[in-house]
Amino acid sequence: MAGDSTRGAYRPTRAFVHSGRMTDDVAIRVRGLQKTYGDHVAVGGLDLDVARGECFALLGPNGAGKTTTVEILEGYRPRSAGEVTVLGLDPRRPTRDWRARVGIVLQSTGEFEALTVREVINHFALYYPAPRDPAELIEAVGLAEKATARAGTLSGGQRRRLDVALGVIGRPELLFLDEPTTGFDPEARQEFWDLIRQLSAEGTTILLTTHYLYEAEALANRVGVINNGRMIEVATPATLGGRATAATVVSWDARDGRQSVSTDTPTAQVSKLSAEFGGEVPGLTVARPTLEDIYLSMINAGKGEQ
Ligand SMILES: Nc1ncnc2c1ncn2[C@@H]1O[C@H](COP(=O)(O)OP(=O)(O)OP(=O)(O)O)[C@@H](O)[C@H]1O
Repeated sequence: MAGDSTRGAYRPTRAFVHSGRMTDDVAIRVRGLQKTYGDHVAVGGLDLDVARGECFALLGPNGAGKTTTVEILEGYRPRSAGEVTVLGLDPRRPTRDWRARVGIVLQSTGEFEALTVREVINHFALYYPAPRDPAELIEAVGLAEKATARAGTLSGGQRRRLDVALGVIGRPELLFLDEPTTGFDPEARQEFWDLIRQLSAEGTTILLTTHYLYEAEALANRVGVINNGRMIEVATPATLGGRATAATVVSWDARDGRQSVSTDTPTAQVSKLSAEFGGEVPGLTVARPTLEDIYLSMINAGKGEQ
């Protein structure tokens, strides 16, 4: 992160009226986005469309340009070229009303250490015209037992839950989540996913960046893979990189050791094996490539082209 972004210093401002909302079904539209730092091209002509109500995950290796892109969309980083529209407005010229409609979960706020969880949430609620109920929100993010604990005493995962609560307290139409579950234990992650699914079901548009492929699969309607500042592919998690039609690997324990075949007709293969073994096939597994397998092959193919 860091760089010329100023979003860490962001404070929501008071008194917004939800007037003049766009009614079109596009939440984010990006064409030919470019961002250069001196000679370095961080984002090199990126296109992106996110529909209203969609949960979209941006994937890509370290340094691919995800945070740069997201911060441009949030209005916290200037772009070098390209067209960007977010909730009907160019984020280069954000208005108060627009800011109130956009929720941001920062990688970590690290402020308000001396205030309790309840005090921080109550305080932030004052900035919005129709905030969520603070007590309900504390419950929803799993911080009920920590409501009276000072923010500075929270664990990493608990701190993240507080960050998420602050990002959604104003009932944003569009929520940016930058690596939201880093540091969460598995149970906290599941609870967080439930919260995100609930926000999604309520119609909140979500743009998520994550390095956890299973998180993208669990939450996103579509994923976009960025590499070297370019969008390589946008697809559903099930179809990315030809995943839906990729060969399936059937493996089993033969008399002379473990055997595997890669096949487009796994059912026929299993029937054949079943006939050969006269019923149960020992040690049978049937595996399609995971989203991570597909993602890694896309990124590695990109390395070969450089
Ligand atoms: N302020 C800056 N000055 C110079 N180069 C920068 C600056 N900010 C980012 N970069 C470079 O731009 C590229 C994209 O960085 P960015 O933070 O957008 O990547 P990312 O995909 O979010 O990576 P990560 O997964 O590690 O968070 C990197 O090569 C990074 O070093």
